[in-house]
Amino acid sequence: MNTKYLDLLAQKYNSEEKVVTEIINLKAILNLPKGTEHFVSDLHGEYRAFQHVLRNGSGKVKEKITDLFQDELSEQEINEFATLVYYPEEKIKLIKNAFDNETQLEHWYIQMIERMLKLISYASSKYTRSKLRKALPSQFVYVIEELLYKTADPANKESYYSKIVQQIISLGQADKLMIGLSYTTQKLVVDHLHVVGDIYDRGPEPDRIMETLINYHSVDIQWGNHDVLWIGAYAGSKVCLANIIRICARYANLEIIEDVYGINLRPLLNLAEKYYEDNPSFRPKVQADERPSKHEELQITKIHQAIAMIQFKLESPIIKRRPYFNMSERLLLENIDYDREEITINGETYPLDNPCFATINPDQPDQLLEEEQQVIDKLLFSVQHSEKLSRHMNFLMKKGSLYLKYNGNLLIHGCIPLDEEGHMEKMTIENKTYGGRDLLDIFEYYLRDAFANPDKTDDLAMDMAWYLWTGEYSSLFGKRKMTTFERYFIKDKNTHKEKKNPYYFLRENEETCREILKEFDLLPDQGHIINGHTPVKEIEGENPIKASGKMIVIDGGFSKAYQSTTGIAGYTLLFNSYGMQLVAHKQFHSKEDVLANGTDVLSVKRLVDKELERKKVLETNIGEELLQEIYILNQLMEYRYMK
Ligand SMILES: O=P(O)(O)OC[C@H]1O[C@](O)(COP(=O)(O)O)[C@@H](O)[C@@H]1O
Ligand SMILES: [Mn+2]
Repeated sequence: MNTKYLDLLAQKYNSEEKVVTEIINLKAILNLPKGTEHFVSDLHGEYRAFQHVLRNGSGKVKEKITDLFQDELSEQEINEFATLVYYPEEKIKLIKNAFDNETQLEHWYIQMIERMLKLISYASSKYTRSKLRKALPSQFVYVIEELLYKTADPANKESYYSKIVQQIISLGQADKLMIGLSYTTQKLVVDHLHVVGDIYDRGPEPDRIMETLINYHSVDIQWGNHDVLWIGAYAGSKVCLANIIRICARYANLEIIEDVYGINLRPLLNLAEKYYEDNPSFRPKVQADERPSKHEELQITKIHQAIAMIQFKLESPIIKRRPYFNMSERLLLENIDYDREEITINGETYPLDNPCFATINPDQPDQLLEEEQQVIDKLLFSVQHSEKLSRHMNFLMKKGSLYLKYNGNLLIHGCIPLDEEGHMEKMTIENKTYGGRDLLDIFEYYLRDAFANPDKTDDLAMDMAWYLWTGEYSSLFGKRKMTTFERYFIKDKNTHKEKKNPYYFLRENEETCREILKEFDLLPDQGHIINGHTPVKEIEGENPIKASGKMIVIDGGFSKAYQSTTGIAGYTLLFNSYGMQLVAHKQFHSKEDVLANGTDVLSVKRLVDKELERKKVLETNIGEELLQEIYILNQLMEYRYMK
């Protein structure tokens, strides 16, 4: 091994004892049970529901509380305590208001702090002390360790506990300590979070989800098609940009663009006011209790049309300059008879419903008006100069990838494009043909290239970002075509169909899943594919666990707009040292509801896989890294200290 490198390392481990201690520490970690992985997907801006799932660790927090206290606490007390751990700030406030005097409150503090310490001690039993220390609230590390590890005889211990706690109370620090302990518990219960795509679009608060992820202790992201649309927009793709604004208008979420990310929509509004009227096909999709005012709704409807038409026009030159995208069928603006208000698709002619083509020149339908060009240019400038968006998109790039191999499993939002026979579908890009893993790797290469070159707005990398959103061989889209135009303008629902890639029926088949795992150099006996993207319709009896457990689909619809079709409010998956459990969540109403009634969202757990022997860190990705570190430290030991 390079001695320069070892010399450098010796600066950190500058004594024999330090090297030995670290080797022993790492070897000890290898033999601990693996930490709990938590998988979520298709969050679609539903920050509050996501927060709840995160805070209760998909039921794990409650499970640990029940394990510990079922003999001494009633169900209601367990619920109350669980709520305190999920939402400590709010719950403390509520409880404090309910007490008549200081003594009662003090008594409550002592009892709760002791319970929390027990819970932390239990939840951290599979971690090293050093890992627990890192999870503790920094200002209380000393005090908490003192409370956790004092093991004098029980009688003395009790008075010792209450003395320290009374001190904390009299110094006015009890609330802060309890809040810190609650967050520590949440951290300990879930070791690592995977977000299997689609943070953005449809729901109102994707930005707050991003902030949560940025502050989360350990997370990775597999990009979803909607996330890639946002990345593409920020990277300079005008057609991706038109799409994100269109979707925000469609779901009455333009605040995200304007207020959250600070992008000025005034030029777009002016254009919209000039050329568009009310149009039932473009009114925003909102829940009955969230309707905007009439005036606002009209504005959104106009913006929605203006940006949709810009989007359709912008698609055309890309389709023309990239014949291998095989999308000429999507040049729909050219198939319109503007006088008769009809469109011909695949030889079939349909009347156009609620047309709004005031900005279209029938001789050159994809030509942007000067004003439209200016609007989209200004929007792009604004998007690329939004400090917050820049932070969020950089984080998505840093923690994200198109797929991830983690602890033997393959995590992917959409699909692996397959043909009817189950072979990897091939796509030719610039005269080179790719399929399976190679195809995904080249997609990711282009997306990173697009992101690294935000000044180029119509090069191949940028066009590929859009292809990932809507192309037939995109591993994120997984459908033959996106019928956005038809959905707005044609009544006949047959034209709205988006045929899915054969992957979506072949994935029911164990052999197909095994082949896919092999394609990614994973062991088919041990691995699973973890998939998001397509809502699992529990209502119709669809099973999210497919192919004898090799395939797990966790899109149960966090998105409110999709809950009536799925019948639940999302799936999450837990993978700890004992195996994998799928959790189906019932609809989440509000935090206030949980706080007031102690009612948790009921969830149903299903066993996916049970480990025959408890899985250790040694058998995980992190274990592999630790083994390498141990190897290097042994080299250092020989080179420096064993001569
Ligand atoms: O329900 P909406 O908002 O009209 O969206 C429908 C569009 O969304 C898509 O399903 C893609 O979004 P998802 O990744 O959430 O499935 C398209 O295939 C489809 O055209
Ligand atoms: Mn998706």
